[in-house]
Amino acid sequence: MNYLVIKCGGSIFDSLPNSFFEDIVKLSKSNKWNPVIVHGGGPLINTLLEKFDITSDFVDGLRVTTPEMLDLVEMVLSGSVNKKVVRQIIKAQGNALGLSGVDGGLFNARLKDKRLGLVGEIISVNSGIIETLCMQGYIPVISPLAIDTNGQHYNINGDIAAAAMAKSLRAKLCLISDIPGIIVEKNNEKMILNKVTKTEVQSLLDDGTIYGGMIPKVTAALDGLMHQVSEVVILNGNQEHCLLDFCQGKNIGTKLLLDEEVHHV
Ligand SMILES: Nc1ncnc2c1ncn2[C@@H]1O[C@H](COP(=O)(O)OP(=O)(O)O)[C@@H](O)[C@H]1O
Ligand SMILES: CC(=O)N[C@@H](CCC(=O)OP(=O)(O)O)C(=O)O
Repeated sequence: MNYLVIKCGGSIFDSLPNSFFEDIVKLSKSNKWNPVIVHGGGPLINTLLEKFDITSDFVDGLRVTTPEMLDLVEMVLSGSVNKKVVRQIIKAQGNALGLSGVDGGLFNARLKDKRLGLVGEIISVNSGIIETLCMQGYIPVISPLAIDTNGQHYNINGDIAAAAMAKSLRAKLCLISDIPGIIVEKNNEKMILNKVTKTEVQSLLDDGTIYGGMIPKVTAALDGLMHQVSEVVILNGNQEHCLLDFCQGKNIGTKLLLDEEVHHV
């Protein structure tokens, strides 16, 4: 059995076709794959914060999180979004079980950087819980919160949480977003990179081609590849059957590679 960690970005969540969730259920019933979902919810957090007249800043794609914000972040991610994903899977005849990275100490974290407020850095993943759930036929649906041994909770970017889970399960990782992959401009034309290496990513970060929410995506993806994640791809969730295509080895989206892997593909 292979673990497949699927990160569903908040950017795409409301427009995902029903077939997306049906395909996740198909994979879980295939006896070949154990899908594990980690979701985001950035746009919905923004909407709730606006209702409370709270503005938030982002540093390299990470939300600077005050204690008052963290409660709202948790409400959105572990409440609304998590249960919405669980409902979609159940509607597609799957056995979904929602939990937060806080539950069972799933994501153990410490403060990442004081300047980011209550943003966590994951230091360990209690993935035995997830293995048990998968063995019992559940599709785990995880919201990206974390906790430390003092009971302090933290906000975690969804891509970073998904990569940490993929590392712990030695899984493949699909980052599902609202773009068909990494977009670059060549001769005044936009094109999607079919594959991209660590060195190429660094220069795209340096020249600003990769910005905002794409920054944690690529950095988490590369970190995963350096720590037992066998494959990472960025896919557009609106592309019908993107997950099945990926699992069948089709060349879609943007595949991230370590520099030394280039000669093998
Ligand atoms: N080079 C790039 N190619 C594609 N998207 C990029 C790039 N650089 C930045 N982005 C932005 O990253 C966004 C995806 O990140 P994010 O909004 O956090 O999505 P999600 O909620 O799916 O995690 C895209 O919608 C796009 O605006
Ligand atoms: C620390 C941090 O930035 N946390 C994110 C968590 C949600 C998230 O990552 O949502 P997307 O995957 O939709 O971007 C936030 O507060 O927006």
